[in-house]
Amino acid sequence: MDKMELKALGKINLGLDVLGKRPDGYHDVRMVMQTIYLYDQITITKRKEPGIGLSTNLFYLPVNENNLAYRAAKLLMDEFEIRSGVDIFLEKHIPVAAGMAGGSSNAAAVLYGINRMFDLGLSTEELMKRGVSLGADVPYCIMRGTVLAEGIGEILTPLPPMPRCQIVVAKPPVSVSTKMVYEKIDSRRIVEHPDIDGIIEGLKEGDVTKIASRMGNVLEQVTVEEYPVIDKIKKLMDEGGAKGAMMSGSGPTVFGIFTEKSLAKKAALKIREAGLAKQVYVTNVHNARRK
Ligand SMILES: C[C@@](CO)(OP(=O)(O)O)[C@H](O)COP(=O)(O)OP(=O)(O)OC[C@H]1O[C@@H](n2ccc(N)nc2=O)[C@H](O)[C@@H]1O
Ligand SMILES: Nc1ncnc2c1ncn2[C@@H]1O[C@H](COP(=O)(O)OP(=O)(O)O)[C@@H](O)[C@H]1O
Repeated sequence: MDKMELKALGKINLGLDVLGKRPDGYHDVRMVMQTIYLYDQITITKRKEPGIGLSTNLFYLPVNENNLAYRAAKLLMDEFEIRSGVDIFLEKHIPVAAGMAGGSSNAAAVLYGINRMFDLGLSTEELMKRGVSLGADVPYCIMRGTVLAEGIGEILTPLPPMPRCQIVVAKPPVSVSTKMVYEKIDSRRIVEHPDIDGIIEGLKEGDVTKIASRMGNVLEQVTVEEYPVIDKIKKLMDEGGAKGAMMSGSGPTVFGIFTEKSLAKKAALKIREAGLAKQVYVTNVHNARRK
């Protein structure tokens, strides 16, 4: 195989709880992750000359070792002493620095792709073990679907799939640093922990309304203080008939869960018309796991 086309799918967090801080600065979390059908298109092409050539449609993204896709390729090519090289093209659609794991998902796709392309014979588990050195969310992005993520996000337990529904994703034009959000949460006492077990119950019962009503994200208060636009978008989603609306990850992306496509489309239009976000998408959940 000399050329591969891969879809790197984004995620939302249906629930995100922070349990405490570790000595290394990372946080123990308890999160319900969900893959959505909003993706970056990745093309990997083999070439004779050694090295990694990276390019992307977004001029402001790094194309060197600071790019997670580059680091993912380098990790496997160094370990397996691959003498030839690869060209990687990232066609980005997942909003950047948004709480949707765009970079982690790119890294996951590249690990998966290089393993196949060069017949390295690594299992999904073995790829996930390597992935965590690139980012806490990378193992999950390799696995995909509905998952309980614990530890720093790398201890994964598959959950029953999220029932079919429409997801409206809105990324306001501000960028958030994940590191900063986690640092700020340290100085707060978390008064209300989200009902992660309630979300899991809802998934077991296949009840979208229950899942949506139990959603919660402890990082939301930190990011909202800085960017009140997040609350404004949530409000428009609620008024537009969302079963629930919440910030994803460290933000600032807000997603809303809808059971009717017409309502989802209307809410998306309202958010755009109100000038709260330009990057607004109506999409579905994606439940298939990588094998
Ligand atoms: C908040 C979440 C929720 O899914 O997603 P995003 O908002 O990034 O999408 C994740 O926990 C983000 O995971 P990821 O973005 O892969 O994290 P990393 O690159 O490993 O770490 C970025 C920074 O976040 C902090 N970090 C990350 C994960 C964790 N469990 N505890 C932390 O304290 C660390 O300070 C680290 O320097
Ligand atoms: N492949 C990549 N796609 C997007 N951002 C990347 C990538 N590689 C490195 N980055 C850097 O990582 C930062 C966070 O990106 P991203 O993964 O989109 O965040 P988040 O996980 O919060 O959605 C960006 O500011 C960007 O400079």
